[in-house]
Amino acid sequence: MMPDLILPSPAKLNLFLHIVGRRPDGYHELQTLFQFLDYGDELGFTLTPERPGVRLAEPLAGVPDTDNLVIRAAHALMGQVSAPLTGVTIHVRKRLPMGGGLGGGSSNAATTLLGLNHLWQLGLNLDELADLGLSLGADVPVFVRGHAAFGEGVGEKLTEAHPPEDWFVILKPACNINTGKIFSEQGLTRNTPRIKIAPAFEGDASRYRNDCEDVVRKLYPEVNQSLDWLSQFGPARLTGTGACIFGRFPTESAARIIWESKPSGVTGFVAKGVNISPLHKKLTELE
Ligand SMILES: C[C@](O)(CO)[C@H](O)COP(=O)(O)OP(=O)(O)OC[C@H]1O[C@@H](n2ccc(N)nc2=O)[C@H](O)[C@@H]1O
Ligand SMILES: Nc1ncnc2c1ncn2[C@@H]1O[C@H](COP(=O)(O)OP(=O)(O)OP(=O)(O)O)[C@@H](O)[C@H]1O
Repeated sequence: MMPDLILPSPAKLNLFLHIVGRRPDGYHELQTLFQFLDYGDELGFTLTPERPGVRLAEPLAGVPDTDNLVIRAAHALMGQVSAPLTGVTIHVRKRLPMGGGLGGGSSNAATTLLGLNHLWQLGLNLDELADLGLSLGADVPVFVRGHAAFGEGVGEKLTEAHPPEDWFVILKPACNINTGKIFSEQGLTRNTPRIKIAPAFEGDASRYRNDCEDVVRKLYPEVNQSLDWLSQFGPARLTGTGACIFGRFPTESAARIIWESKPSGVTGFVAKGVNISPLHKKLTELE
């Protein structure tokens, strides 16, 4: 059966990621530049008037349904309204590697918040949805707002940014990295000086870096090798706490040539960086 609504759930890149301090609760204060990719997961929403509640069409391998950010986002939204809501089955077409630093789970949560707000005609605004999203994860608000942004705090204080919409080769080295483990590493740089941004920040990411990269290179030889390989062709960097890395190219054909020559055993994809989220483009078309 055709879903009532199909929405993209794009990936993000951290074009740079600085750790500028640590909060009393142990969370790290960041300065980061988020940009979306025109590549990601897809969520299908099917209304089930005969069956109340929200459920997944099929479970995500290794993630109990109650922990799935799609279900957690739906429940967070349902907690905002007292009126009875039509039941929904949500189908997640997963393309993004989990725990890869591409924000797949956070993006799924944001797509669920915006998708159900639309389907149920709840009328919550982006500020309200971003606040709800922050309770699910630090990366959710940028996906809810849908514009490339300079992020501060844990990534929730957002200022719109306009980095160049380059092409990227994204590689997923064959290892999984736990975000919590990287943030608890002793050798992590935690005192990068804060940068000040001008109002129309474009984000010349090449001037900045990912502070997790040195630690991740030391702990994960697969990431180290992939970064060394990709750096031969242009600037290459880690996104989030990894494991994915990206190389930036001015054209699609330049990116594809490098992609075709990647070492065996490394997976990934080619995608364009976009400053307006594909989710928001689709929702605007529906209005
Ligand atoms: C690294 C980024 O992907 C950059 O966009 C995000 O900041 C990650 O944010 P997130 O997905 O909310 O991170 P989680 O997977 O919930 O974090 C796992 C653990 O990493 C540590 N953590 C995470 C984010 C942060 N700013 N400081 C931290 O110290 C915390 O111990 C946390 O319990
Ligand atoms: N719908 C979902 N999609 C992916 N992961 C999910 C989902 N729901 C819960 N999770 C859990 O969240 C964890 C992190 O997944 P995610 O894909 O967001 O990581 P990430 O790309 O490293 O994100 P970030 O850059 O925010 O750290 C997964 O390992 C998984 O256990």
